[in-house]
Amino acid sequence: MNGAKKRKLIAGGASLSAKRTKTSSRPHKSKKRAQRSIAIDSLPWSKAKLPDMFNDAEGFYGLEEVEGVEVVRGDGNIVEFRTAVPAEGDTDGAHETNDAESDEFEGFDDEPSTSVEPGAVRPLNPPKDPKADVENDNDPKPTPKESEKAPKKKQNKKFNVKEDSELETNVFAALDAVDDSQDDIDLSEWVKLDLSAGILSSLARLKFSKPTAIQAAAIPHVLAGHDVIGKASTGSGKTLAFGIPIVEKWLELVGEGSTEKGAKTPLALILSPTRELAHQLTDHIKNLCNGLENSPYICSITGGLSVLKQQRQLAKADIVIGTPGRLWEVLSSSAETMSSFRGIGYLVVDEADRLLTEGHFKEAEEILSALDRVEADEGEEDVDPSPRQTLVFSATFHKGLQQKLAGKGKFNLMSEEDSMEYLLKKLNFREEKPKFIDVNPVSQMAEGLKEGLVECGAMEKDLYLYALLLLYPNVRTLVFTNSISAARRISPMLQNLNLTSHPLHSQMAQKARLRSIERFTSTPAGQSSVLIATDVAARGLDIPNVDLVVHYHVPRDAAAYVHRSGRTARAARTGLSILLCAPEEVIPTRRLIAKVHSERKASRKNFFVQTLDIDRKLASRLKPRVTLAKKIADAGLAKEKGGKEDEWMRNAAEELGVDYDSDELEQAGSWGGRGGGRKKKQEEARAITKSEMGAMRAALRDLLSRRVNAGVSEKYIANGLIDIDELLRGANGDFLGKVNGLDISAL
Ligand SMILES: Nc1ncnc2c1ncn2[C@@H]1O[C@H](COP(=O)(O)OP(=O)(O)OP(=O)(O)O)[C@@H](O)[C@H]1O
Repeated sequence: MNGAKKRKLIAGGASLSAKRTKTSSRPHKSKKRAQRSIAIDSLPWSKAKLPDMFNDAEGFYGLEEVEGVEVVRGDGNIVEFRTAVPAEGDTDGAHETNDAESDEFEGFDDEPSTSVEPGAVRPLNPPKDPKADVENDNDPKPTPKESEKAPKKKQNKKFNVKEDSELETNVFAALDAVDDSQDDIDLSEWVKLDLSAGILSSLARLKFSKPTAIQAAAIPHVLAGHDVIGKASTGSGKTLAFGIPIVEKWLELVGEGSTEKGAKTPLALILSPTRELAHQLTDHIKNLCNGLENSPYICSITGGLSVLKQQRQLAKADIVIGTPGRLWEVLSSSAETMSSFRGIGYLVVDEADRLLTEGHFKEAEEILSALDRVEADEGEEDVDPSPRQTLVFSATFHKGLQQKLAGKGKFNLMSEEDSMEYLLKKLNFREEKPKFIDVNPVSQMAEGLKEGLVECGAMEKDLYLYALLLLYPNVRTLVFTNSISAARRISPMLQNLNLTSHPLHSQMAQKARLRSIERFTSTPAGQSSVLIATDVAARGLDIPNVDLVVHYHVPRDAAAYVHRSGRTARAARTGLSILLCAPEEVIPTRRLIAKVHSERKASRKNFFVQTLDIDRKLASRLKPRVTLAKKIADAGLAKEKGGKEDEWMRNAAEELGVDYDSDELEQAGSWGGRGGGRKKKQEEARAITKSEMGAMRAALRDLLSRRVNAGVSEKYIANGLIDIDELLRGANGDFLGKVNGLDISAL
């Protein structure tokens, strides 16, 4: 290396800066003739000029640089400085160094040194003004601990991976897999947040060069000990807005010796409304911790996996992430575990509006009550057992909730029975006014999202879904249904049409759910992949490169629309969200979407979702294949389910705590037959014989192998895997319908 070797705000890795030390000037053995090993104090150091932003940063005073020096790790990982340049006071050439003494050398560090001392102690309690942290930067810095001074071994810890089941850990971990090549990344925006070197290093490894708006706004308040309510649009990085400060706190406590890894009382409890989100949060935070020299034990406690194993994990967990149902089951089974949870430092409620309202109310309430239960000795006054910080995050909050959370509204004691108010009270914020942070007050929708609506008959949704998937080929599409049975049925139907498709709903075994996501995401870029999901996938799921979201059933409310649509256009990307609407659904749906956009600027007040006009002639030509594919799928399912359908539907609805499977929806969208009767259709489907099924399959194969004349071009649709781009080019782009402004190629 011949250029200046300045200490930079780079992290993580391997190579980094030559740091001047006062203690080590022992000679190293020379290995090259042209370049000699040279003791660090003998190098021709000169004072480095600092960028303005570091002018008042203590850690950088006295920074020096040197040129013409190569820094290498020799045999036995010993660090040597090699140079051909004559050293200061060097009369007889290079100093000889002694390998045995080289461990005194302090100049090589995997951690970046930051201008803002990361070790500035932040007490767990009580809260303090974040500004105070800035002022404290002028305080004398504590001397680094010996362990921090020592040269760090490069670690590539696969944190906890072996302790969870294969799928549980691998699905989302794979999504977050990072490129470990350590390019220099300017972390100055992160440094302003007063983060430790280890966390900065992790962020560099993840290639997150700067905090998102919610991270920049929330992290200082959380670090300062405040209760925080954070609202930011979907895909805007809310997980790390609470994940980073929690891990920081853990590192700080461990560094101080105030706690140890796997201490009896976990530091944080994070509640998630769905299993998938819980696993994703777990992997996201684990990923942040990967590569830290010392990292917390993080575990997810969700239904569908072994309770016994989870109990064992809980006993040593530092950060617990779970769904309320299973968490309550595991917590309430042991008085000791329950009691240890009363001392948690953080309670995080992710996707708060869903978690506090739908389905999870009972268990969430039990958990919150149990966390706050006071076990006073006889004759003693109850004391407040809750010094914990409460962090509440979501992309959507009901208006009333928002006001209450922000402290603007009044709690109406008369309506305490109301679940939301009651739970808010239960959250037991430790501050009268938690910090309310809304980084997108004008829009809940991601910036890069385009929205559209396809009007079609209630009985034609399968057909128009297929047409849409042909229109937008070679992308990842997430299709939302309101019913489990529709998700179960549509997925095989699309497979029958030669489209790669996977179901996801709460009635599937947990491993099958994770496998569906894994298969959906492992499809190589540029190939079609479709996930047909109920709203279990609507919240929080961070699946990369979902380009298209289709609402097969219109969402039940504005929040569902925001969260479903938020599965695309994440982390500053673009994406499309398209609703399939029966004629009678168009007006209410337009109203619902207008409501979502109503908080936009006055000029955008009358937001009108654009209609995609899909060519009816083409749709009618696709109809025979869709009808057959649907019949085959229905027959297969009817046989498989037998008489158990009602039972599993009831169980599923109970688990979700919502009435997703209303007859109305069933009639409108899946088993078909307004008034025709779902049961009758099922019986018919069940009655189809094996040979009839074989004949239908053969007929469908035949149809798929035939070209469908689009009527406007020499080009034809041949099967489910046609190149629609090619087709559109041949037909001047409009025979499938007008897609003004919603062209996937514009994404
Ligand atoms: N500072 C950052 N820079 C770049 N990418 C980031 C940053 N922080 C998080 N991300 C990435 O952004 C994506 C979305 O993050 P996350 O899942 O936390 O969003 P969210 O706001 O919780 O979304 P939702 O409301 O849908 O739950 C993730 O893939 C995450 O890895």
